[in-house]
Amino acid sequence: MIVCVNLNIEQGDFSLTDVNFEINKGDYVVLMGKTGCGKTTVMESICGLRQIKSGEIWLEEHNISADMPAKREIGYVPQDGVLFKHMTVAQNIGFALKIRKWDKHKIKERVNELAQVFGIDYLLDREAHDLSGGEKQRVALARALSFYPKVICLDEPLSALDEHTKDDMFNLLSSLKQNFDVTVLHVTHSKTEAVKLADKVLKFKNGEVKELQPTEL
Ligand SMILES: Nc1ncnc2c1ncn2[C@@H]1O[C@H](COP(=O)(O)OP(=O)(O)OP(=O)(O)O)[C@@H](O)[C@H]1O
Repeated sequence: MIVCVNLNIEQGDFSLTDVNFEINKGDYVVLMGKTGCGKTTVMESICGLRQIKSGEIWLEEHNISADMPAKREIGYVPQDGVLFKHMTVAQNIGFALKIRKWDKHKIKERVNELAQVFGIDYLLDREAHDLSGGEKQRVALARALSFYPKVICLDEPLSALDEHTKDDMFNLLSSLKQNFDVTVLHVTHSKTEAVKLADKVLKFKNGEVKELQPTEL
């Protein structure tokens, strides 16, 4: 479970005041709202990539508000699935495990397991810079899930994909709940994505965050 309590965030002229919401463990939650309303800001604050001015972020029984990103057990897929370009796909997927000082053999095992699940075994030795958009997203997803995070955050994961690739990724995202014991936060502008994937929607409007059912959109 993730609980945000009275979050106050300020960056330049933009601010969010007293944001409160709860996300149940294992839920697929979609964050929506007009461009510039603060979806990425809140997601990155949960990941520990942006500072909050005040308030608390809880992950299960831990107050993670002041923890470093790597300590939060949250995987992150940035917009356009940004990868480490000059690393191979295998090195990208294993990156978080290397910095967590996993044994080499265990890293290889986990990388191979994820590559199978995401259908990217044939890419493992390729450098990441010339992958297609769909391949990049699969690698970024595998990388974010490598260390068994409790939560993964996806920033507009489907926005740069063509229709065909988007359908593949839809299937992959909707299978996350079955294949991984993970809570998902997904930022999007697409109502279709929300209706197809979300258990709950967090709608950002005028500095407030409202909880909606996808059927209420
Ligand atoms: N480092 C920063 N310094 C100052 N302002 C910032 C900074 N980062 C973001 N902002 C501003 O904060 C506001 C919220 O940005 P954010 O990226 O969270 O919006 P968003 O809802 O994710 O938008 P989009 O849907 O376009 O991705 C925007 O007005 C943005 O310009």
